[in-house]
Amino acid sequence: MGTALIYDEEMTKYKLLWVDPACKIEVPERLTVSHGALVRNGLTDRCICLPVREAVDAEILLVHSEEYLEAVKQTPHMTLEDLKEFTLQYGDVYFHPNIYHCAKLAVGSALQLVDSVLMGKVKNGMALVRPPGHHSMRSAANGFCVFNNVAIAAQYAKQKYGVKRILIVDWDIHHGQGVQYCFEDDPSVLYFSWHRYEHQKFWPNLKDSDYDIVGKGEGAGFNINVPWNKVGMENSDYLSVFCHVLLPIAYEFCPDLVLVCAGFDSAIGDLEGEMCATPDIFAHLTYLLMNLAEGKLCAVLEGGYNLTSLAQSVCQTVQTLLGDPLPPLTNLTGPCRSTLESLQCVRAAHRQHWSCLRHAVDLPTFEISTIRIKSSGEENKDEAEVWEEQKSPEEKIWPEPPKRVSPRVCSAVVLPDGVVCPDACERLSSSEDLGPHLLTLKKDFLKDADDSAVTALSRVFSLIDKMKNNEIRNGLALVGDAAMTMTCVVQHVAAEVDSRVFLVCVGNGNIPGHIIEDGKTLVVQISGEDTEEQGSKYYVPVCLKKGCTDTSGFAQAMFSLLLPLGYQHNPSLVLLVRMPGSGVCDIMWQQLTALLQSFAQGHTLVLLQEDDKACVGPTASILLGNPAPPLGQLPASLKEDAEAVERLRSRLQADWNLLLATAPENG
Ligand SMILES: NCCCNCCCCCC(=O)CS
Ligand SMILES: [Zn+2]
Repeated sequence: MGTALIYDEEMTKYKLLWVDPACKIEVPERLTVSHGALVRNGLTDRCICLPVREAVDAEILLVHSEEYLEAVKQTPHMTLEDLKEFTLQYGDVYFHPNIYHCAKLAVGSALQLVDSVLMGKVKNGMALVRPPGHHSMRSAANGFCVFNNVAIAAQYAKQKYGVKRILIVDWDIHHGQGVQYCFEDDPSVLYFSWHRYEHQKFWPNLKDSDYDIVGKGEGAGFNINVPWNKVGMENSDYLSVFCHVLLPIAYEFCPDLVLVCAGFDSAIGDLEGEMCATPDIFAHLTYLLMNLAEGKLCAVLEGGYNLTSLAQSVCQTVQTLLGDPLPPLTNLTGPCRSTLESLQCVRAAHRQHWSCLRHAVDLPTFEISTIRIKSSGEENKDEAEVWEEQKSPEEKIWPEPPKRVSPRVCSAVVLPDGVVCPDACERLSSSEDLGPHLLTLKKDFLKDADDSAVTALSRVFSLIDKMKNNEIRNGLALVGDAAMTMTCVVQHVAAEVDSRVFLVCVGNGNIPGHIIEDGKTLVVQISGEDTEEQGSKYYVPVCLKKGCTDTSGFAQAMFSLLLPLGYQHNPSLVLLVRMPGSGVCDIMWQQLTALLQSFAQGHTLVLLQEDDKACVGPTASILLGNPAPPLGQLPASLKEDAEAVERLRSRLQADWNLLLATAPENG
């Protein structure tokens, strides 16, 4: 199934007709440059372009009042003076004779997207619309918004398809108060928004946007506000909030549909947001949401006013929806103090509502500052760098996002004879030239192994070479001895200069100490064995009391440990090993396999033990880019497991500060 793209140039045919400094940034070019960039990058050709349609009254009335709709209906016939007069009753928004028509198209686009995803015609999609929607309220236009496109889409999905739980993620830099008000007492819609707040000093200056506004009545806990109290937030800050707040709660909520208020004024260069996150962060934010709701994700454009970063961010988002490999995120320096403060406050406010936060250790909140938490070995910024940071936003410069090339072959497999090769995978042919490997293998790795083991290992090494040359994206091998193969692979890869391995070992089995000495290999082992005291900076043993069968504990370790560590290690290869008898359930395994594709541009090598051959199909499905099935609504994890994970995080966070989720007590 493909990716839908909805766009129509009719939505560019309205603009500001008078002088209003607050509104002049909302221009038609926002849509033309976004769509133009998609065309230029060959992305529109790869999407399923769906036609727009006008929303009908009944759909708009799912969220808005009749009097408001009737009032907006009058605007096409108004004179310029009437339009100005009409506009005065609302805030930071303007009207135009054609804006009602465009607002109906914007809603209709969102509904077309929901229809095509929920009817299974497409996997996911994006709607490029204006006017945006997330600020508009039941009876008021606001913040360039006329009708609340995404709020209407959520009500529509519930009413027409009986969708039980909907997650709305609003990564726009402004608080979508219109969405919040619409669902604040509705436990079937979980609304998450981060937004520039600066202690209520930033527009729309609402107390309702603060972290302690969690929803009302039945909806308590289903509204998450993450305030940014400083500008200049970077990729690390955004990732921290996803890892330590959004993803754990979203997985516990287990939505049937994900809607994104995809505003890009949260990207670097935008004068409204004044943030420093780069366009490629949206590739990752999109991907991290794609393993919820079995990939049913509808992204609808909201804000975004720097035409360069807007176009780049839209392309990054659509490329991920299409399944292209993710770009590496470099120099993640960890969250700043202000972010940690917000993280801590949000987690504390939601602790009573979400079991994933129940055992979280939260310290009292502290005064806010943006002193960046010293990551280990961070040299003091020199004069030039400090000056760079103090430049005003419009002079910000950032590198063009890297090209994201999909290899010709997605998944290659090494399987013993007699094991069927999964559809769409490519079997490494036995005639593969194994010569050069064999000799080194025999000498270095396998003194007394039999020929079949040597052949298998040489084929595994071929998989790695093909990933290095980007001939294949990922690989899967069914081997006689997973542990031995794992050790050989790590040694083989570590021998290369700029290689870094992220080894994720699921199940019991001892990891030979020498493979973690060089600092190039980071090992996370999730098992039921209590090996906590052997931990070090590069060896992270996660012990789950009930072993890997415990979905909640496993999931918590995935988000609050594995993801931050993986991002900060920034590996060139991910090695995922399923030890025999691990007990991990297939869906958890699939979710883990999917999540690990965030790293190393998807270069994941999965090792399975021969008697786990039933795993080959489910694993291959994920490696081929299919979404992982839902884990179901997650119960609370065991107290001792949660505490063990917290102990690990506090031991490791000095070295890996993406693990931080609370502001340290000292200054
Ligand atoms: N009244 C003082 C100036 C405040 N500027 C308001 C700008 C509204 C932004 C709305 C937006 O970007 C939607 S995503
Ligand atoms: Zn915005």
